Amino acid sequence: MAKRTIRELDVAGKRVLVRVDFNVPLDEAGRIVDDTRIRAALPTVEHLLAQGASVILMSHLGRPRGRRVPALSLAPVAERLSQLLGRAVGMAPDCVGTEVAAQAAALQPNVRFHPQEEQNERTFAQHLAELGDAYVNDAFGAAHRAHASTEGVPRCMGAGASGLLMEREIAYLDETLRCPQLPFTAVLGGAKISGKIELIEHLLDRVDALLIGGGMAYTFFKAMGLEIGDSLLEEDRIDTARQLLTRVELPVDCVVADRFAADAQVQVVACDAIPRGWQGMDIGPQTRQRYADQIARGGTIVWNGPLGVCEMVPFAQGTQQVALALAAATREGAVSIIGGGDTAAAVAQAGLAQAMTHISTGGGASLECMSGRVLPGVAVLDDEES
Ligand SMILES: Nc1ncnc2c1ncn2[C@@H]1O[C@H](COP(=O)(O)OP(=O)(O)O)[C@@H](O)[C@H]1O
Ligand SMILES: O=C(OP(=O)(O)O)[C@H](O)COP(=O)(O)O
Repeated sequence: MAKRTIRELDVAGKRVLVRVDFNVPLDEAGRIVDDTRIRAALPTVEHLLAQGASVILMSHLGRPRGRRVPALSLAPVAERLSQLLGRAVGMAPDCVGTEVAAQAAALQPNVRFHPQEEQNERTFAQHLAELGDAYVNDAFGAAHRAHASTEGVPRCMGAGASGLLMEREIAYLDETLRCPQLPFTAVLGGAKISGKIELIEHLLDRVDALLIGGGMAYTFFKAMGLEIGDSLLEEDRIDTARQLLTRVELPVDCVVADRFAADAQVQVVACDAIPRGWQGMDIGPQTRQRYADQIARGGTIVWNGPLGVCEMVPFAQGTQQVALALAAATREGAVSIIGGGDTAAAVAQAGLAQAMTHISTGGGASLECMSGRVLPGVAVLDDEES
């Protein structure tokens, strides 16, 4: 269901309380390593400011467990946001209370410094709600959390609109997957089946092909009765894998290593010939070609999870080639949708981020959305007027 967006709000002269997901990675010195999520919120903030609104932003950063953790202050984020907006961004003294001034653009401290945030405590939500005349949620990455700033506040206010990032994420991860341009292909990798059962089952009813790679492939091979050496195995998922065997496409060859290390000995073997003592680290060249051919058929391609241990250069080729195939298909008119933090990072590292139709800013949220779940932070927003 499409949601009412900030384009339909009259915000001139109003205080707009915006939940953003500024949960960005920081290095040991507290510097921002990747500002993608800050940049992704700019269209919404700029739109509201241009319409004459006072913008109060709220976000979490990390998991401070309800305590004030100085290392998880949003101060570096306020600084980066200020650089990107080209205007001052104030830092409010607290999330709630009379001192929180509605400035032209102000960022509150980490909402998770208050335990009531994650408890979705009603009074806390009410206090947050009092800060704004209108509520906007642009924090897609946190929309799977029913917390005060994502669910409680719009419930208290009885209204909430989606920001422009939220609109785009819902459009691709929900609406496009409901009515995809055909053929519809899913590429699933990553370490484990366990976190992705719901996604696999939801997609299987809809896709023309579901291509499996990554560590999860080896539990499928085990279910086929194959030797998998020391490859990643989820014993408790063998039965599930067995039930899905005939409905998914599995690698035909793989890159194996004699230990889990970038400088390990490496060989390419057929998937039914993994030697004892070796472990599967990437899809092999034949599989890469097959998967690239399927992707080249166009339509809609959704991708979640690296095809191999892509953090290590010798095992990154499967992931890179799938990324290249997706970029080429997108140039030819296919719709490519990418979800998952590691997958998005791999695409960015390959320099292909601009070549995809949509890369989600959410990890857990994108997985849940693509699995057909209604996210609590989305459900509570107003529906688009028809
Ligand atoms: N064959 C494999 N063996 C072990 N780990 C793997 C293998 N293939 C991929 N992985 C790991 O899967 C992880 C990413 O999986 P996942 O968290 O599901 O991705 P995403 O963050 O995109 O959702 C990476 O750390 C990668 O090293
Ligand atoms: O980074 C986030 O999630 P993600 O790592 O699943 O993308 C969101 O900000 C949610 O954070 P949380 O998982 O601590 O609730």
